Amino acid sequence: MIHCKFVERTYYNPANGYTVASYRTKEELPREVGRQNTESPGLFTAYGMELPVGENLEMKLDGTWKKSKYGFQLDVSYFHVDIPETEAGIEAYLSSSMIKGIGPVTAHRIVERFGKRTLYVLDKTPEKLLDIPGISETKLEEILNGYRKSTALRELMVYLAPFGVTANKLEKIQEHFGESAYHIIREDPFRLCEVRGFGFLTVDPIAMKAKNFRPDNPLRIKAAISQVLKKAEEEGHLFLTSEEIVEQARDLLDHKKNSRTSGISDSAIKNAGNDMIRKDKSLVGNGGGIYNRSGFDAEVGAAGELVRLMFQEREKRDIRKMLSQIVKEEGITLDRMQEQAVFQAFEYPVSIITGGPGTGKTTLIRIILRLQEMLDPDAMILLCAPTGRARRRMYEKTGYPAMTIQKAVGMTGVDGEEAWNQTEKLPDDLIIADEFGMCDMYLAYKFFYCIKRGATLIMIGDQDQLGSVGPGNVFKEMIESEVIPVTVLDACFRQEEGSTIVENARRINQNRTSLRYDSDFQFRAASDPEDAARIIQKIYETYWREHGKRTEDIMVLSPLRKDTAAGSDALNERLRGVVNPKRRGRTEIKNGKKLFRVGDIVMQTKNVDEVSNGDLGEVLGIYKKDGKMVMEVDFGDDRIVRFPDDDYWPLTHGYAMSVHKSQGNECPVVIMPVLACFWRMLQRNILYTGITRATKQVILVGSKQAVAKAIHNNRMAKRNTNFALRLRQVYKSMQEYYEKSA
Ligand SMILES: Nc1ncnc2c1ncn2[C@@H]1O[C@H](COP(=O)(O)OP(=O)(O)OP(=O)(O)O)[C@@H](O)[C@H]1O
Repeated sequence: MIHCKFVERTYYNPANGYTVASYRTKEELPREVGRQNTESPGLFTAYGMELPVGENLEMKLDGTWKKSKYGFQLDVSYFHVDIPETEAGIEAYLSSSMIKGIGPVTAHRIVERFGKRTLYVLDKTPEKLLDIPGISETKLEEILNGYRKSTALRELMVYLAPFGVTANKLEKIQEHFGESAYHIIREDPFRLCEVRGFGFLTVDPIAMKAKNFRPDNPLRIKAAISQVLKKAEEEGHLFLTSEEIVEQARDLLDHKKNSRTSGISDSAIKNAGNDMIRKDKSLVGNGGGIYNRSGFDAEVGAAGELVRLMFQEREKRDIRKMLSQIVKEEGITLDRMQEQAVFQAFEYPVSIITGGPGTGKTTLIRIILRLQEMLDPDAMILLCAPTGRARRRMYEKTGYPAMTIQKAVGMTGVDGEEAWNQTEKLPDDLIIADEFGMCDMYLAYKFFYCIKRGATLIMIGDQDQLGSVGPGNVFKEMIESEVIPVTVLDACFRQEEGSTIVENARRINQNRTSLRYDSDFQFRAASDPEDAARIIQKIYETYWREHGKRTEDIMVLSPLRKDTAAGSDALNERLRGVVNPKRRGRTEIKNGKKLFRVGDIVMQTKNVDEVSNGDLGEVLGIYKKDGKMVMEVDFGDDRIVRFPDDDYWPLTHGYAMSVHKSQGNECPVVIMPVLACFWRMLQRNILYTGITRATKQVILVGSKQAVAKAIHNNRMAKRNTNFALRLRQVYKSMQEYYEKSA
């Protein structure tokens, strides 16, 4: 440990906090180090993560001397900043990089007034700072915020920086756990797994080193179990069987495949799991499956809330006359199913309408809205959808304001870490939720919870499309439960351009492989992924050049993302080369492994505030702002987002995307590779979802055998969920309760 004073910072990388700085010590340095600098004795160079810098700052540094082309330098593994005792020291400390929010002028004023008692005043009687001219209440709050945050962050930094945890991540950890982050992490470093960006594999080496854990430490096993369930949720499941958990946790715990970690017994994993169920109550065992507590609460809660809404007395209203007047004005005649959907919507508090493209879902929304306004002009109406894109489409098609379900229920923040601010029920009397197939279990629970008694809920979607990205299978299970009135719209009314797409979508759903091919629905043969990629590039390039170079009119959708030339990652590279090639003057920036360029079309991959997972944008600029590089992306509708260089960007390129990501999007032209080598991904609902994104033209590239194989394969990846069963159970017990009390 060397006691030293800061001299000068020579390098700092804001992206990871890497610092190189020189320090001076009065202690004796190792001979070979001292010999390097005979002119200025005691001076040496150190490097490490977020090393403390600030004039006159004194500290202790620990590490190992390493030789480089610059001579011997200290590779710092631990540092501790001395709490200064002199006035100059305190002033230096307050205005240093350690404390954010206090500049040199303010630091000087504070120390001038309180002298050596400054830190005591800041800790105990900070209101005294208000006596200093220029420090208002707001300024005081800002100073204290910076001071307290920095004090807490410093402890965390000292503990985690040696493990290479960057400044940016430290701030995220503190944001997640608050001011006691350090104490929480010191107690159980595996709790880092709760923070976004920290998986078990990242945390495991930190925890093992920091606490010298044995491989079979229960905290370690529990962290592995949590990770297994977290991954299952990412794949759409709400629970796993205990056998699945044991097997997957065993693999994870032995990720290094060495003898030290390989001997963890199944019974040790089961014991830790039982402890999580019985003592920690973080897991729930139910119906043969093991859930995360939050997933279980969502499934059970959503069933209870939905049934609560269903059991409400309805005043019988005769809407026949009004309906015939409205359809007359609209100039159409509703078919039997459409009529049934409207009657159900006004007869039952909760109902579902499902249908493919062109079956009249939007038409029905418009009719229901008009009817409601006729019945009760003062009624409050909410139109909503689970993604920003679906919300915008709903608004464009009905002319009625619509919002995301997340916003309506007061969920704010980033995907997976939202805060839920809404405690009151929504004031709305009629709620129509579109694209409900994309709603996951967590969102559905919050949504149902927020609907007041007496309100009418109509959920609309297409049950043949892929399900939600998040866990659960909400829409399909509600239909399967057979306790909610459902109307299946089966007639297509779209006669205009693109109607072959609708017809073929129907045939696909009916397991018919004889698709109709014409100019709206084309097929190009390709022998392998490389060949398909070349053909796709050619079609894309020709269309793009001939139609005003508008990328928004054409979308390439692949069932796969990686590992093939016809996956969306490789196609993105190829197509970007056509639309926005490397050019002088086009600034570029790398984030993670991805290279972005001004003019690129990018896709957001997480829900963040107003920008939704799957939204497309264009890179407007890459420039320096407040000392940091930023990339500016225009997502349309005045949504311009700046991505700072030192953060991880939830972005990929947006020329091609996976069919899963394309849900809720719509585009005039869709090109889709369908090849035999896609194997497992040749699924009916993937093909169906992909082609129904197109409004004018579909071009399939690949082999007709592969298309037929996809049509015949109706085995959707099964999701472990029990929502339908719970709905039936809660419904039955409510029914019995009402019958008894009648
Ligand atoms: N009963 C009907 N008689 C005649 N035309 C109809 C009828 N119902 C709907 N249409 C027309 O069919 C077309 C498709 O209807 P609509 O847009 O409502 O379907 P959709 O299910 O919302 O389609 P998508 O999901 O593709 O947006 C529209 O032009 C609409 O006016």
